[in-house]
Amino acid sequence: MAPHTEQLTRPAVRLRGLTRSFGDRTILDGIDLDLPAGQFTALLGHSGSGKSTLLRAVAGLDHGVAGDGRLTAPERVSVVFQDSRLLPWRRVLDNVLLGTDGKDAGPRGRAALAEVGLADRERAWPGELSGGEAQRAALARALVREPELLLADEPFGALDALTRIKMHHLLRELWTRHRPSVLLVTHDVDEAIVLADRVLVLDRGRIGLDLAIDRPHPRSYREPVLGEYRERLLTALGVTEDHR
Ligand SMILES: Nc1ncnc2c1ncn2[C@@H]1O[C@H](COP(=O)(O)OP(=O)(O)OP(=O)(O)O)[C@@H](O)[C@H]1O
Repeated sequence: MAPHTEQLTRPAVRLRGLTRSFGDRTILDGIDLDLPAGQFTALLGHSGSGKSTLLRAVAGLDHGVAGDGRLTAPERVSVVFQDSRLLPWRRVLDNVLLGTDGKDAGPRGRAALAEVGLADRERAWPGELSGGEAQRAALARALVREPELLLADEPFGALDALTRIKMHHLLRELWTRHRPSVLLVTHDVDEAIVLADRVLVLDRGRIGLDLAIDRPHPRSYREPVLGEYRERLLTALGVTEDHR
């Protein structure tokens, strides 16, 4: 794989004038956005601001994107949701391999499971996994396709705090190894700051703030310097001192 700096020179995702309305409500209002290849970006916004709508559009899952919106995205895109969406009647490895083919699919699936710490669970049924394990399996299923773009919609939203922190480390580790472009939708300002190198705030259908988090990894929630980024993001989200 090319070095990170080279990858950053070509955009993986390009949106121009992306507009999406439901009835007379305009949710995305002419969004212009480039996501460079290999960049880890988080998308914040109030509930109902349109984060999932934007992610679905980028994933090519929304055929109702209207207006003069132009959208370029890579061919190999994987999506991870808040629930693992594993098929309950297939074992974990079969879930990971779903839709993949080729002689080396099995070994690649096993390697992906090993990467997420589930090497010994390949024959388990999804119903036998904990919430965190199910999300690990979902990450393995996403990774086995070697996506150029990984879209993640609140992937840790349903997990307890401790599991979530472990998953943050895992996701960042996987990103370092595979270097897909990542667009992570989250409600959690701290999650965005700890994981992403760029944080976007969606506000009234537009990108209200586009903030580079120029700090080395791994990052800790407790780093005082991250507090400045937190303040800026909370202000952009309209969370003032009175609300804290
Ligand atoms: N298929 C649909 N039909 C009608 N309205 C929709 C549809 N999908 C989304 N919306 C509306 O668009 C708005 C944005 O929804 P979206 O799910 O993108 O928000 P969000 O920022 O991801 O919210 P949350 O953080 O609560 O998940 C909401 O008001 C929602 O009701």
